[in-house]
Amino acid sequence: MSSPVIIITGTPGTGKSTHAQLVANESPVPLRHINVGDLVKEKGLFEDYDEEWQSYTVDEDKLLDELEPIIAEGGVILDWHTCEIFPERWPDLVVVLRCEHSQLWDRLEKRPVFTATIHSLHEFTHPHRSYPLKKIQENNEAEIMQVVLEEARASYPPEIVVELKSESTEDLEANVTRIVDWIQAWRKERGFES
Ligand SMILES: Nc1ncnc2c1ncn2[C@@H]1O[C@H](COP(=O)(O)OP(=O)(O)O)[C@@H](O)[C@H]1O
Repeated sequence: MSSPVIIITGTPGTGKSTHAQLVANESPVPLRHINVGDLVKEKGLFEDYDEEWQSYTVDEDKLLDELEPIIAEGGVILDWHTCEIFPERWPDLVVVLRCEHSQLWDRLEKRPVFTATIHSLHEFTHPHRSYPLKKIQENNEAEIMQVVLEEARASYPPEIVVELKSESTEDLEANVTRIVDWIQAWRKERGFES
């Protein structure tokens, strides 16, 4: 494998997709950005859709089967709000983004609900309702309790798990530079770059 597998994780709203896109753009080698939530929806890798929570119950076996051959090729950024289902051998780096909780609350309040598919009459008649309040609360609590960070630490070796603050544009730029530098160093160590 000439390119690494990177997981970018964190509570929804911490900036995973923004980071993943920028890293993919600035990476010295092509990296495929996979927004796992979108993949689950596109490929129907779920058992169920909970309308009240506006969330999918992911079929983990199907998801892992779908991802396995992609991961085997390397050069992937997995972008998802959870990471523990991915086998320990998959990632070379696990980035956990963190954001102060009141700022996270503001970001989630502004978040529109993206509905690629209309799942119910209610969704059809209320297409612009915002992100559900209880989901904002749940995510906010999860960020305070650092659930995703604990999960990453419990699932992968400590030396590959990196916690990064994502509260400002300066943080974003510094994080992207750091990850791109890490990719270069990873390739150099393996003789892919001089
Ligand atoms: N470091 C940051 N500083 C300021 N705003 C940010 C930062 N990271 C993300 N955002 C903003 O927060 C919102 C959520 O970001 P997004 O990348 O969609 O998060 P996630 O993929 O984790 O749900 C977006 O409006 C994005 O522009």
